[in-house]
Amino acid sequence: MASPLLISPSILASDFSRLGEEVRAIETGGADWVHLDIMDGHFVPNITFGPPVVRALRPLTKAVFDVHLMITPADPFLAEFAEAGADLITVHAEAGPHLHRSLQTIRHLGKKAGVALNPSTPESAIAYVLDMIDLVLVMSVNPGFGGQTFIPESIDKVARVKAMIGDRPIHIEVDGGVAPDTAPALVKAGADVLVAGSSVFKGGSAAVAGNIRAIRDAVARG
Ligand SMILES: O=C(CO)[C@H](O)[C@H](O)COP(=O)(O)O
Repeated sequence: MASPLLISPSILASDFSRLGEEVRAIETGGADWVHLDIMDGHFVPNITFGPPVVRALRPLTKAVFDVHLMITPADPFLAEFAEAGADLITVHAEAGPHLHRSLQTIRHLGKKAGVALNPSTPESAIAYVLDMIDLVLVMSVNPGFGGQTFIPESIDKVARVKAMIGDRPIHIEVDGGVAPDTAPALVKAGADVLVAGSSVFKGGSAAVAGNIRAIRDAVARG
């Protein structure tokens, strides 16, 4: 799918004591989506926040809420995240137990559905759900923490996912270590949504707009 580059800053790297202001800074800084990392201390070795925080942030921006569930099981919480204001809900292929059912549920809730793939998960995991998803999230770090080192093999994985999805209107999103030095190769390989935490929030709210521009400029330069 040829589509404009979308930037989805991860608030995981923001100042949680000023979360509302950080979300506003994302929007005024030129981001397209807001990436909300939900971690349960079970599927991943970290805990973040749940539907109440999504609900509290929802009135602050019209930007797409890109909710990345790193939780298992996800199904008992899908309706609550939808009601809290998620526009797009991504579940992990590894989270189980029934990926197809989770995606059906998200679509029935009237939301866009995404599937995330851990670095060790082959792209074949999405072969039988391609017609029920709006987004594939290629993890370019092991999920759980911001600020990790980008896994370069993710670039070829993006290209393989791109070949798999063909003409289907499915976004390819990449998450983990995305910065001006890694973004161009990802976009060349087929990514059209970049999640970036540390590289967007380094320097605080005042630097967000410039940091987003630096990613876009790097991609434009190739
Ligand atoms: O999903 C995530 C971690 O599981 C984060 O979104 C991701 O790591 C972004 O952080 P950074 O850009 O700092 O790597």
